[in-house]
Amino acid sequence: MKILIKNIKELLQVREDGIEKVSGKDMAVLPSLQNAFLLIENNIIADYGSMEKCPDVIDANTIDATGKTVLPAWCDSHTHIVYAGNREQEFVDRINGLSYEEIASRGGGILNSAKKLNETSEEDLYLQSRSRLEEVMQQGTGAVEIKSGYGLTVDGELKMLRVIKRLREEYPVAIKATFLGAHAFPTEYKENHSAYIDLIVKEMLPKIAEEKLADYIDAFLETGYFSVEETERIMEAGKKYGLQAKIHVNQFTAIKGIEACVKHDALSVDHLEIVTDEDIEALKGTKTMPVALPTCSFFISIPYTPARKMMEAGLPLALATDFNPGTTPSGNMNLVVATACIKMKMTPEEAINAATINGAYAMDLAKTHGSITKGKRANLIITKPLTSYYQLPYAFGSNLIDSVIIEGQMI
Ligand SMILES: N=CN[C@@H](CCC(=O)O)C(=O)O
Ligand SMILES: [Zn+2]
Repeated sequence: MKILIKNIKELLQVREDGIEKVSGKDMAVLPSLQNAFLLIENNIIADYGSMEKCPDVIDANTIDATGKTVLPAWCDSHTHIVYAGNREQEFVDRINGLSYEEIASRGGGILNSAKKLNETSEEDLYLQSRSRLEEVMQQGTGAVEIKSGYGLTVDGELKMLRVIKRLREEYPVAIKATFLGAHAFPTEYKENHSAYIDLIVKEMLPKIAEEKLADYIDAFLETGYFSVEETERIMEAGKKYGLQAKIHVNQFTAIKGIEACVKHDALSVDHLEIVTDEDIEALKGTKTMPVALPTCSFFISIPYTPARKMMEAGLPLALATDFNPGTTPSGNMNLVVATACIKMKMTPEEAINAATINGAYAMDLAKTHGSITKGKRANLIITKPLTSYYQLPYAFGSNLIDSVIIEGQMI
């Protein structure tokens, strides 16, 4: 099947093969082509260029993109899309003055979601999660990482990961699965952390590895959750099963967690609302991608990742949604890009780089996703007619997407 998109006003994020991420000053550069065409063959970007060189392809389905912008579909490298129910009551409790930590210490938060999830059948969990995945695909997401972490029991974690596997099999969007058994300590292990970590390492991990249910391992490295030493044990155990680390860290406090993640070759460190100079030093010259989650900061009113400071230090940065029932009940990457521009003072170029090529890197998908490159998957957003791509973050409340193509399929 061939699709020829013609008369594209601007084709964004056009890159030669081999670029796996952009860092520091390079994040300000978003290569583009004006008045362009793009040809899709067998779900792959087969060709693109300026309209003067547009080939005649008689057997192609042709799309006229006059006035429209085309860019790679968003790469959302951090989500918890698979969950049961909602936490609307906690939302109202926060409006009435309780903090995220206070709610969690009363048995709400992650443990509230874990209770709901363990009471929900696998089929129901699949149906609830599927509608969220369909929604984010409509919003332009073409690759997504999904975590477990609301089971916190052997059965619950396996149930979540099997749902992720089924979503991967049934939808064209690229999905990476992350095992997050170390999301919180269940109440019965509150005073016996090592017993819960034993359960993760000795029971959950071998079963997950046997069924090949996860690509990565995660932990919530945070004061009151998993300590640096506990997270190191989790990362080491994951490594034995070939699971690289992607870690929740520095959401509320900086406790030298980033340094430990880098030491253990983490693919990404995510959240980073609180970042010290030492954390920035620890990340310099490493392969670990820092990932910011601005709509989480927005929703629970916590600081935003200091993006400018990090980019000025030469670091790369990726943007993701953190779609979850507690801190970010939204998987809208368009809103993430807008929030990064408005609140983190990232330029549109920086934010789009962070939400495409760098997001792909944070899921090990940069060879196939995240840019307009010949041979990459045909995952594209076609916008409505735009004055310029600045309109994407500027008109933050508007739906500016005309259509989404994932793996060559119109969504
Ligand atoms: N911070 C840890 N985990 C999730 C939120 C978990 C929850 O509150 O359900 C996050 O990334 O924000
Ligand atoms: Zn998260």
